[in-house]
Amino acid sequence: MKKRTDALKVLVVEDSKVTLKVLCNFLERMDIKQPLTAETGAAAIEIYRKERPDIIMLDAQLPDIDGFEIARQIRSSEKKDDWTAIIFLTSMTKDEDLARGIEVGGDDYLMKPISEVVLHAKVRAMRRLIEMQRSLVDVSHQLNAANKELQRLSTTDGLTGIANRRMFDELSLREWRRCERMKKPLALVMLDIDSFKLFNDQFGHQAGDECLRAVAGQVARAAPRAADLAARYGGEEFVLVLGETDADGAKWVAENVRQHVAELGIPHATPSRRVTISCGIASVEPKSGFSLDVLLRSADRALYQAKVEGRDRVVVGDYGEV
Ligand SMILES: Nc1nc2c(ncn2[C@@H]2O[C@H](COP(=O)(O)OP(=O)(O)OP(=O)(O)O)[C@@H](O)[C@H]2O)c(=O)[nH]1
Repeated sequence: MKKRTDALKVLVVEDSKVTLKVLCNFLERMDIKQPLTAETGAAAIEIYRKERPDIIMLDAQLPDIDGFEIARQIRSSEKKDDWTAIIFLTSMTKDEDLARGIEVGGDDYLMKPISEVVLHAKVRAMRRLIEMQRSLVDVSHQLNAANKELQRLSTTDGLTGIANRRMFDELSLREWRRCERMKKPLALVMLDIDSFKLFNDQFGHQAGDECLRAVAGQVARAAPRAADLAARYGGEEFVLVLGETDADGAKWVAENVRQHVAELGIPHATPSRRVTISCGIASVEPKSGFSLDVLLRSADRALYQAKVEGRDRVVVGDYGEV
């Protein structure tokens, strides 16, 4: 994209040296310093590529390539958000010729012999259009950036910075379908901080938030592959989506997270004297008649089992209706 600048860069393409000189004088009198000039179509295209002028005043009839073809080439080489105003210089009087200039990409035309007053008026009009176009491009860039940020905020958990439930809902379904196509198993690991209510009661909500962040960091570390996902499922509960992973693989991952969380050594009034997690696992090869919802409930049931069995452990459950 071109930089915003008050000084317009103008290229004048005209094979008559006299007309070229007159036009440059007209432009300099309206404070357009040293306009770029070209006397042939080939030179015009080369200067356009190098200098990307704001306005091109283009003679419709040149000795090598005609002005209409140059305009066509310029329009087809313009990148997104890029626009050069093209004003044809013409002595053609037929309406069809004038219309053709606009059709191939011209924005306006000046009739020869060129009047200084009309040229100044048209350049001023083009300046207004150029400024409008640039501010539209600016606004569209700002909108794009704001949209990206909104997208990030709507899919990220504000406290821990990892994916939120919404992202989990979307990506787990996508991964379920991908594994179905690949005929590979998909594993879910539900993870829950043990006796977290007690932790909050003892150390306060702020310390509870810190603890959630630290545990989230360990959960996120366990999902390094592009298809893996670590998300905060809600409250003090997290979930790992592990594509192309069977129950044994998921158990290995969950045991690792459990160990890493324990190694954080966050003090807690539990039998182990530190913060621990419980994990429930379920894995299945997605196929017709099976559902992600049932897989999720199976992992949740295994998590419940881990709590019942005494917490700080990993339980692998069977896929099936609860
Ligand atoms: N600090 C903090 N606490 C939260 C947040 N979300 C949920 N909690 C707390 O997490 C606790 C969850 O408690 P319970 O569901 O009773 O479970 P628990 O005490 O962890 O017991 P078990 O899961 O059976 O080991 C509640 O006290 C919630 O207030 C949060 O964002 N920040």
